[in-house]
Amino acid sequence: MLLAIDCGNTNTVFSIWDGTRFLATWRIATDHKRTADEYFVWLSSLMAITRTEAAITEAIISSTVPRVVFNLRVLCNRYFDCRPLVVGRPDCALPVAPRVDQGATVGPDRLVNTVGAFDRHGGNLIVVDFGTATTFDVVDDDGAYVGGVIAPGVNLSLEALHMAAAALPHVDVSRPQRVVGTNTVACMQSGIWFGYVGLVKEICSRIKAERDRPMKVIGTGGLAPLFGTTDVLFDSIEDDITMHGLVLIHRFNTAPEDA
Ligand SMILES: Nc1ncnc2c1ncn2[C@@H]1O[C@H](COP(=O)(O)OP(=O)(O)O)[C@@H](O)[C@H]1O
Ligand SMILES: CC(C)(COP(=O)(O)O)[C@@H](O)C(=O)NCCC(=O)O
Ligand SMILES: [K+]
Repeated sequence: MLLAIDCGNTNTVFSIWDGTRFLATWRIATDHKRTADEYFVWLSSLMAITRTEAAITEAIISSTVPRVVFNLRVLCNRYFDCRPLVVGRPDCALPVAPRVDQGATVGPDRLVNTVGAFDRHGGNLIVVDFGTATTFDVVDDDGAYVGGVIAPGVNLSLEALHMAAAALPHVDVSRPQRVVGTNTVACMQSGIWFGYVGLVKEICSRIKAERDRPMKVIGTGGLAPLFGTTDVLFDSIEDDITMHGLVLIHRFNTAPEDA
């Protein structure tokens, strides 16, 4: 069975793929100090609690935080007796090479999203991933990643307001009833919510105009459902695009004739 690991700047997601479906998905805060032994204790207790019977024999890692990769590799070597594929490393091939200035500097999560979304929807896509940062990944008609946009993440923006201004509290993201807030929290929520809705709409419309073709917009990442259900921003919302891409990249590297 395959262990697929998607490490973002905030959270690291582990999924177990049995060849046809995901048996389980678990999330832990990203912390570069976490050791391989700590990961294993956490993983094995979740497996026991949920009675997930999985003999892991293979692994693939995508990490936007280079420092965590060492301990994740040790986890795979020591406890699952396997050498993980690491997206972005030269020995991990992609179905279609990115066409950008420096392919090696693209966040591996963005390359994986491209592969996952192209498999489901074909070409000419914008994948909007609401993570620590909000990223827009542009997928060409042949499935190549051809660039995109990086904007500050929703929670990061809220946190920045709180950190920089003495009178602004910590608030959670939520959709306000009105644009005009009548108290501090409502004003902040309005700025973030409607600011973000505008940001997503404007960036997608400019990408479509620049590329002069119709494009589908796919929303993914922690906050996509929150935004996508109340405001029409996406043609589709899929929270498993990254995991799907990881499974495809693993298959492409181990059984290319099936990929
Ligand atoms: N349903 C939700 N409501 C509010 N915040 C959320 C929700 N889901 C995820 N988040 C937050 O969104 C941010 C991005 O999460 P995540 O997609 O895990 O980021 P990354 O991939 O960069 O680690 C985090 O701050 C996380 O706590
Ligand atoms: C833009 C990102 C920080 C997003 O990471 P995330 O929000 O998933 O933690 C990550 O994809 C990254 O570090 N990218 C490197 C620069 C680039 O993609 O061009
Ligand atoms: K992201």
